[in-house]
Amino acid sequence: MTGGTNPILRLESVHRNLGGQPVLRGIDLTLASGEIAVLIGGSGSGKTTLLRIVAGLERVDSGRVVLRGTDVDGPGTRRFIPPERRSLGMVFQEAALWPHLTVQENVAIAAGRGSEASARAAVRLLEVVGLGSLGARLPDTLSGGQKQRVALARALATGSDLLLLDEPLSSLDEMVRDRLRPLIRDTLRSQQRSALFVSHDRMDAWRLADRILVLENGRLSQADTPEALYRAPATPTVARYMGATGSFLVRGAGSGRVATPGGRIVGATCVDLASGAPGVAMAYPDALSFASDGIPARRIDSIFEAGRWRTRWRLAEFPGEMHGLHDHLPPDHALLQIDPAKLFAFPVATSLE
Ligand SMILES: Nc1ncnc2c1ncn2[C@@H]1O[C@H](COP(=O)(O)OP(=O)(O)OP(=O)(O)O)[C@@H](O)[C@H]1O
Repeated sequence: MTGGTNPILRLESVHRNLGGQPVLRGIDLTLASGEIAVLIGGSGSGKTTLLRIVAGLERVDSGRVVLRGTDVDGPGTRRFIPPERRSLGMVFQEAALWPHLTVQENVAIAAGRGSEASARAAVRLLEVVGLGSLGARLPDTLSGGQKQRVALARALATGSDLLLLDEPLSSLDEMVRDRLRPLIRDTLRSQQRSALFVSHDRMDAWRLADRILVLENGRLSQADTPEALYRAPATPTVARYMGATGSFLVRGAGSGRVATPGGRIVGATCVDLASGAPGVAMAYPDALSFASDGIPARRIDSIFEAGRWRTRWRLAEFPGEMHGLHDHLPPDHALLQIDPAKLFAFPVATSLE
């Protein structure tokens, strides 16, 4: 998964207040050399602030930032290395291109490797981002999404071993995003470069990340491989990012079981939910299957999505609804069972972002 043993980036206990409010509340994070991490979290959870701190565009109030083994920020270390001396490739939400330079020059200048080599690198990277034919244009003549792709090509052109990418695909349509994700991943991996990629879009996490970092209210609630997060989400927000739906109240019933509002005991993956304690449960759509002793349910809607039927069910014993995924359209009424490995129950005190 990762290319080296030495971390390229380490954050220790980073705190940051903005406008009198805590925005980052004790971030500990290590990024391995060659690792692609995707930072996801709701609006206002602190993602951009975290990226700006790594970039040096924002200072920490306490804690420490260590880049390539060198302290770059932290009151205890009395050291601050400014952004221009951190050798990072960056894309921030506003593309900020040089208006008087052509698209190709904007990318070539970032490559900074002598005019011919830089121009060749720029042409190749503009091809990667699908803008091979726009090299001679000025930024003002581009759409928002095209500007964003130039900014991405420019970050890749820097040759930096660490890229900071804040929503670099957000202005692009879904088809372009789909096409770019594997190209970005291939480009980074072929050169063993690390990236910290901020996104709202869980497809970015699935398709780009070696490791997903979930930020909730200024804290990292979980940081692990996509598979680890999927199999054992630590919070309802993580479960939701991984694709869990529904959310209904249950009670812990001991040893991996919960009691439904209707009193039925079903198996579940209980995350810190004590027996008898109130909890909220949610499930992945493929948790649902049919069984003769299942819970009576009525199908209230279905859509055909990417080769499978995505269904919505009202279960007799559950308020709210559950979602299913099936190869064939199921009947209107069915008896459903829920795979305990894909039904998660969390204490109700756990915040739902
Ligand atoms: N300069 C500032 N002064 C005061 N509050 C700020 C400032 N910058 C950011 N904040 C607040 O800090 C919180 C985190 O902001 P940040 O931009 O890091 O969130 P985010 O997770 O990137 O959000 P989004 O996904 O909406 O871009 C927000 O509540 C924001 O309003």
